[in-house]
Amino acid sequence: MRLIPLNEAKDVGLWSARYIADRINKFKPTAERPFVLGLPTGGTPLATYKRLIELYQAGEVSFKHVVTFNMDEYIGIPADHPESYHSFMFNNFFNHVDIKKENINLLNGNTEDHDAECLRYEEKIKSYGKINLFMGGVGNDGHIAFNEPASSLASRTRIKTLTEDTRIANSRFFDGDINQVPKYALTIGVGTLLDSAEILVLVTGHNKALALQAAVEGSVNHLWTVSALQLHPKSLLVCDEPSTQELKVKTVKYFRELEAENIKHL
Ligand SMILES: O=P(O)(O)OC[C@H]1O[C@](O)(CO)[C@@H](O)[C@@H]1O
Repeated sequence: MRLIPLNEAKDVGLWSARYIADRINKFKPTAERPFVLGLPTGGTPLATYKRLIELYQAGEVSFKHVVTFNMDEYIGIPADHPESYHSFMFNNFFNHVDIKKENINLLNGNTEDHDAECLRYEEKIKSYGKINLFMGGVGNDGHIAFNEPASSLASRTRIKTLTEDTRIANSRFFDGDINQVPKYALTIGVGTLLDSAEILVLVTGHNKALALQAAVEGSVNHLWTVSALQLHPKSLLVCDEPSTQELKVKTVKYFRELEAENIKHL
């Protein structure tokens, strides 16, 4: 695991966008060999999307041969609802870059058969071999995608019940009214995420401090599904200063020193 301790949330956006653009460019994707990128929604990745759009506008990256898979989608609100993850992705990212519509993959939370939809999604991911880079955020309770506490660390794409904590946190997008927040979602599993070649998780704000501590200093534990990153050969956590508040000074110092070494060897 690599931990990148930065100062502010905007630095997390800049760093992660640059990282993603560099990965895509290094891969040299083509129509026959696209770069497969996993994507999150939520408040945290907004700065990254904004910066990726700027990099695209500056001609520094193209999404023409990028295929995307989103992590999750609510059940019970239409795809064109302003707070669906479908709308979020088009409004905040897809409408502003050169990605092809047919290369965008989102879970459909409005089918008759959720199991069939989840299986379809898993099969579609498999059809590309693997996801090259999955970007994610983390919930206050340590959920990764919508894998709420006690999700199996071997789980695949499926329906999940959202916890009250998550619904309270997300009520800020629904006029502060928890009753408007869907109770269920479709989400990739922890196992689905761990199959990706690389995982990049953004962590910002003091309300994520316990989740970051569990991810970095805790044991691998299904109550903090983000801790499953410890099992992955190539995971990165990019965080701002407030989110590191629960980490030991020694831990942050260690990762800072490692990154200083990495820069020297670039
Ligand atoms: O970035 P936020 O809004 O705190 O959300 C935390 C996480 O929870 C989710 O909304 C659930 O997947 C993620 O999209 C996000 O990374």
